[in-house]
Amino acid sequence: MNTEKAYAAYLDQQDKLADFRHEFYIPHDTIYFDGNSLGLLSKRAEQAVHDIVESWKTDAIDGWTNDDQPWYYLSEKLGAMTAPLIGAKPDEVIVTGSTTSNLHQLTASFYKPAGKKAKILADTLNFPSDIYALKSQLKLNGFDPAEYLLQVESEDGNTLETQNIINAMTDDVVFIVLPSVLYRSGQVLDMKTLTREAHKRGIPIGFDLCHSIGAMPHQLSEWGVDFAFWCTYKHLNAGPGSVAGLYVNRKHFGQEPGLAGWFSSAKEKQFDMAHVLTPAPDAGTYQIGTPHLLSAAPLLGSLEMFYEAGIDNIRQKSLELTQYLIELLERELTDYSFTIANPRDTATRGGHVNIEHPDAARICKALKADGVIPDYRRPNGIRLAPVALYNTFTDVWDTIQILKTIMIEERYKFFENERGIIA
Ligand SMILES: Cc1ncc(COP(=O)(O)O)c(C=O)c1O
Ligand SMILES: Nc1ccccc1C(=O)C[C@H](N)C(=O)O
Repeated sequence: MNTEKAYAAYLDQQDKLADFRHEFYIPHDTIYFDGNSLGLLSKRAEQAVHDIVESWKTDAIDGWTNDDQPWYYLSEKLGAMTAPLIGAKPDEVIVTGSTTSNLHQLTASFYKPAGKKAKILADTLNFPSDIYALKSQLKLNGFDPAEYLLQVESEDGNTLETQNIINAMTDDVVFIVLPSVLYRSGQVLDMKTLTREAHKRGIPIGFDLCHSIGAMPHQLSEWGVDFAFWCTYKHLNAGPGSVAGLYVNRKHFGQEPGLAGWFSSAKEKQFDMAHVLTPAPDAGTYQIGTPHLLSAAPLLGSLEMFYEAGIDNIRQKSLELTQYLIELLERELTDYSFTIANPRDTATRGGHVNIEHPDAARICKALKADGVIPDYRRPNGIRLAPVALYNTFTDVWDTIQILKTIMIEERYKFFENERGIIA
């Protein structure tokens, strides 16, 4: 491979998505590789926040029904704008809640224990919040999580084998929740096969798309996935605590949500103020209360960019960036005990690279001190997410050189090898 800096510049010149970078605020003098934790602010997202504040200022209560962007329908509109990113129909998606509250809602709606046939299948590598939510749902139903939550083990500590997950779909399992992409290793699970196998056994299955939405395409409706949920503050760049999303396959329409509230209502019935709920006929029924409009608004700006860029183009550039990062790392840093812990092949490699090193925590601190923003994940992972909409091939090249200098000069030894409060 060509390891010259000029080659990185050449790749940037060829990049069809290069112009989008200019729409983002890049924290100055840094190479931002943490978009898989918090995506950057774009000018369009910022404008969308200004617009809704303006609408509150000038329209007040009439903002709910004003002509250009009625708040009353914003969650549905944003859901429809999100749908192409996950291969769903517009009415199968709603922007609402948080990742974890949406998982609670979907579990309350689709986990249907029948006597002792009541187990939930998850995995040992998922993000803790999902596991906490599943355990609390089991407890609410009177089941001991120690017995009723099955968690598929990883053979190598980083990835999951499709066949092991399928083998765990036993007779007593009635509900399955898995991540689309593992938050640490970035492995993409085979959602299509897992859904087919779950359905052969009559088990509903859903995915946490936090680390895949906005980084790669999905075909949820075509695969028949029952439900999914995600955050919007990572690859979707909608800001810290921005409103999350969920998907429910049309075949489940017409049911009441497990956790109801007045925003679960059919829109035209909601203000009848009846004490009997008329559920919305679509994914909108999984909403509970008044939408958090100020934290949903940024999506209006940021989703537009995904539409313009095209999710297939985003995935292609993302794969090129991660491939370039892996190859440079292997060429330039062979002597420094790094292991690449994410899958290599393009079918199972997500949007970030995870490199392991015994000094990972302090190498991350040294990278930050030198203007590269990664994050550290226990026990020994350095996550680097080169994001298609705002990172460049030159960012990747520079990062490898900075990392090489840190290792040669042992600059990481100035820091404690312990995580900070967040990363
Ligand atoms: C896979 C996954 N699920 C859930 C969460 C968190 O959920 P919430 O957005 O509710 O904080 C994260 C990250 O914060 C995550 O990476
Ligand atoms: N929500 C957050 C709030 C504060 C700090 C980080 C997060 C993250 O999202 C972490 C991310 N889910 C991760 O994959 O590590």
